[in-house]
Amino acid sequence: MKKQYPTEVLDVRIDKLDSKGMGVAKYVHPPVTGSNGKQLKLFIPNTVPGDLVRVTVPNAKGRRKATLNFDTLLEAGPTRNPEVDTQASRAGGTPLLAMTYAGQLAYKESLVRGFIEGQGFDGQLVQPIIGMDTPTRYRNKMELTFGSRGELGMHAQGDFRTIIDMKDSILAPEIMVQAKHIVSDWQQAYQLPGYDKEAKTGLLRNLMMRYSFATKELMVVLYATDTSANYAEASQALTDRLSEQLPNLASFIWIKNTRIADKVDAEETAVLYGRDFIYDELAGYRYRLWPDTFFQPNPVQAEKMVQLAIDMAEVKEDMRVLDLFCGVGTFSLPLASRSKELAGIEIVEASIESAKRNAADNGLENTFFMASDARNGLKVLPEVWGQPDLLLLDPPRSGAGGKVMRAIGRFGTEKVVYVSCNPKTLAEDLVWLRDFGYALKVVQPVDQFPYSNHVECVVLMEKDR
Ligand SMILES: C[S@@+](CC[C@H](N)C(=O)[O-])C[C@H]1O[C@@H](n2cnc3c(N)ncnc32)[C@H](O)[C@@H]1O
Repeated sequence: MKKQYPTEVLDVRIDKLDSKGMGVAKYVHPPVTGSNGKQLKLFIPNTVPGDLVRVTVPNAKGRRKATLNFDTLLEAGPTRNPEVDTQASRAGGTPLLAMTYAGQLAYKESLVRGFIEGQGFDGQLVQPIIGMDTPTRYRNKMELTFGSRGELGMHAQGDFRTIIDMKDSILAPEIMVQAKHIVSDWQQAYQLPGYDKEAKTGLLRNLMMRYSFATKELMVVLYATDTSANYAEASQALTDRLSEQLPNLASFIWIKNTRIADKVDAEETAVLYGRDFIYDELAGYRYRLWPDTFFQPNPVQAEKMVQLAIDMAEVKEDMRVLDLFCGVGTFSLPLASRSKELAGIEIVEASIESAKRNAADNGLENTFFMASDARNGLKVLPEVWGQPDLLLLDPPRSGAGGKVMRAIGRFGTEKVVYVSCNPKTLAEDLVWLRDFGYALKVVQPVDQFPYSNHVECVVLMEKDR
């Protein structure tokens, strides 16, 4: 067995936040004769640069790295938010909760600049980040997990076994907090067990809530290991409680999911109240959202991103536009209404069906949507639709990758607008376009997710003449 060293209580200063929003501190043990002091790198949630914190580190000399919560805050760093109780902040989804909003914006902007410069681009092209005027209760969708001890909330940061019961959340609109408490009270009244991932027993798995700030419609979806029909009395009681106490309820759905994977999935769906979708609006267009529809989670910032993309694209009425990774058409519809024709490519068939319906609902007749992997879609597009004059892409966090970026480079449209939710993969992808003679013109960071470590960017690349 490996030698275990004693537990030590250390006072350490946070140097910086890593890209996950964790505070990073270094501790060097006092050197012993004949060798240098051992270095220990500590990752400490809910801290900000400059904080001096006391931590208890088991086996301190026997490890190079450790992720742990701090015991005491001894001195606050300059961007620490004085209004935040650090104990309460140990909830998932908000790794930057301990930081002032101005500090968060500066941190995110510097993350983007670091990745852009890291690939040899000019960091001065990174514009001041666009934040929110009111950076709270902005999410239009929340997904909570039931724990095995009656908790209902999000995972603690860096600890996927612990679920912190959500009393309130700075991210959730009040109506969602209300819905959460109705569900928790009901769970307690009917003594229904939360799902235990290790034992694979229990009934209730996830609670998804979706709210449209524009239409005020609320959707509540309960994921359980059995059907509502087998819990007729309890499910009727929850339907009554939700519909009586939440006049904005437009949809309540009970979905059976017995899959082992910790993933929100649907096997059998019962609509217990209202419709199976809600209406939402973004940038003046109407959308139908089903439980599994991906939709931009912060509509205030998403509208700004759509406008930025439109402005950068300088789309004209005679242009043919390609929206790659188009989802349900958040960027496609505004671009289609300003251009001659628009093609959208997206891998999820249900999203393409939604995109078609959304285009029709909004009276757009110049769209062509194709369910396909981006790479194959780009291959067949010239045959089935033709050549675009303008290209926008909005890939998932993993980025588009070299093969797709090279295919985009070969299309050779004068402009490429890249909407990104991960500055690291964004910077890597842009290198491919540079090799095709594109120059980076502007990188506009947008804070879509205050209190999280995520940052979005809208970027313009233009062909060098
Ligand atoms: C960040 S979302 C953007 C969606 C859309 N632009 C929007 O704003 O709603 C990325 C989209 O890429 C899709 N996607 C993921 N991998 C893909 C692939 N290999 N080919 C095509 N689409 C893919 C996802 O289903 C998702 O809808």
